Amino acid sequence: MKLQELISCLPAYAVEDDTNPEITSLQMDSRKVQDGALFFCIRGFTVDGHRFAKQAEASGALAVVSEEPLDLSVPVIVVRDSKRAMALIAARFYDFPSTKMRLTGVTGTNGKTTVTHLLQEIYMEAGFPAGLIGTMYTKYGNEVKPSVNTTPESLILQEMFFDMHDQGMEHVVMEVSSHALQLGRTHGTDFDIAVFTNLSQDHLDYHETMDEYAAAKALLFSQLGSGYHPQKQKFAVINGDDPYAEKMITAAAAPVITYAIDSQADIRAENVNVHAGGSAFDLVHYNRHFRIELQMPGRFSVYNALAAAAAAYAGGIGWETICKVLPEVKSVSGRFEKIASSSPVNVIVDYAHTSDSLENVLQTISEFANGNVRTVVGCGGDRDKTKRPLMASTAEKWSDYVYLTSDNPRSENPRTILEEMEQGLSTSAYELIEDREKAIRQAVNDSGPDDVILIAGKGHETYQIIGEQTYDFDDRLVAKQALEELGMK
Ligand SMILES: CC(=O)N[C@H]1[C@@H](OP(=O)(O)OP(=O)(O)OC[C@H]2O[C@@H](n3ccc(=O)[nH]c3=O)[C@H](O)[C@@H]2O)O[C@H](CO)[C@@H](O)[C@@H]1O[C@H](C)C(=O)N[C@@H](C)C(=O)N[C@H](CCC(=O)O)C(=O)O
Ligand SMILES: Nc1ncnc2c1ncn2[C@@H]1O[C@H](COP(=O)(O)OP(=O)(O)OP(=O)(O)O)[C@@H](O)[C@H]1O
Repeated sequence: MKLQELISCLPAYAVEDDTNPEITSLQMDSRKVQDGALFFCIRGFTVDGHRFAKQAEASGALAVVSEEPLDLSVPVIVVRDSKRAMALIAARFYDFPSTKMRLTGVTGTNGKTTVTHLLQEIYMEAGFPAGLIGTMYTKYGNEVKPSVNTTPESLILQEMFFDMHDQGMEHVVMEVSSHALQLGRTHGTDFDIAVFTNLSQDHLDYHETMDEYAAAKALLFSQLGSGYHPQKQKFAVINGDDPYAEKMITAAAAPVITYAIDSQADIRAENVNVHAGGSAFDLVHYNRHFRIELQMPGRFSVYNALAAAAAAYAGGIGWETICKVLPEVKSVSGRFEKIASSSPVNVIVDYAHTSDSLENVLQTISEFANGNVRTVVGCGGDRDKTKRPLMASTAEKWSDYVYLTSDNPRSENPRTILEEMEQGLSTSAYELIEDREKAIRQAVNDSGPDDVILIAGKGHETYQIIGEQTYDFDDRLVAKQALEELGMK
């Protein structure tokens, strides 16, 4: 596509050189530039991409998008915000692929992965090819691609949309992180349905205050008004029980459908019953009642099922299909995943890495545990430090014994993270074991037959980041091996 045509989608820009090269690729990394590329200078968290403009030109870039004038012999398009410009240009380059499918964005602190998986299943059952983009992977047709980010950078995102449309996807469900919204990764993306699950403390290293965090989430709902196809029917689907619901409703540039357990809402769960094997509820929509038996335990699972049901309903799916699929779905990998073993000790691996999600999971466990509850938990390095004592105190509140251990310490000293977590503890029923494998083994060895061990934080992850190195590590494999050894004793 010709450069001038490509940049005509930008609301404002300045360019002195009016040559009009044919652009054949888009690139934000100078190391990957090929002949014919348009290169974007992005001010990153670690380096300023403007430093690499000359290198990009030398590698064959035919034009550069920049936030400042640059001394190059190819056209330099100066914009106020390169990331947002990149997102719009990427959407234009791929011919606005998100407008050609029905796109649902799910945001909130917890539940995004679970809700998107439920929704994908519902759409597929209803006969619509559906793609999924999220923390675990991007999955559509026969493709499964690993994720670097929960919500990919715009260049990757728009290319994915293009490929999904090309492969016949009619629906896409995607997790939308507050980082992505704030950084403009989803700029130029045409959402049809925006879903809000909940908001609790997380990512305050990045957003600084809860209000800023909520404002970032609210961008998804205001973005409903910026579609390119005004005739498309759009909806905001909002958890009416969440204290931040009103903020999302106010931001919503589309009709709102609410769901709730405790408050009045368009779609409600009544007669909720949580048990060890799952949870059950009556899904109520006006005068229609459907009894749903989920295989996923906990009240939080009922919220996730309601979110998926309300979003699918907004997407035009009938209640019969929705109510058929919800009971069929087993828990998503690494979410309340029970480790199968011949040992009588129960071990559950869960991705809970916020104090709210940890509370929900432990509360659910406490409802059916007959013996002691032991929790193995850590907190990530180079991430929100304020949640460290909170995570520990939540673990302590619901457990008989706590093992504080490493969870991707990254550049930080693992011991220091554990000591900061320790500040949140008031009893002595805990120990600090930096080595995560040793902590899991210790918990298994300490347990009696009716005890339940929760290994929290990493869920589906199969790595541990220590310093600059990423090591293979899977809570589930370590737990299984420890349980098997225990069974043999
Ligand atoms: C902190 C953060 O958000 N970092 C993201 C960011 O990387 P960065 O800013 O560090 O990039 P950088 O290394 O400074 O580089 C700046 C620019 O220079 C370019 N460059 C760099 C070197 C070079 O030789 N040549 C060159 O051109 C780079 O390609 C880039 O364009 O831009 C990258 C590309 O988009 C992201 O992958 C990366 O996400 C990292 C992996 C990350 O961990 N992000 C987290 C905070 C995040 O976004 N998380 C949310 C989910 C949160 C949740 O709900 O759990 C998410 O959506 O993933
Ligand atoms: N609706 C919910 N409310 C509170 N906690 C939840 C909810 N759903 C899931 N959880 C808890 O949060 C954990 C993460 O769930 P899930 O992966 O679905 O959320 P997520 O929003 O995708 O998280 P992330 O943004 O970190 O990828 C689960 O393992 C569970 O402990």
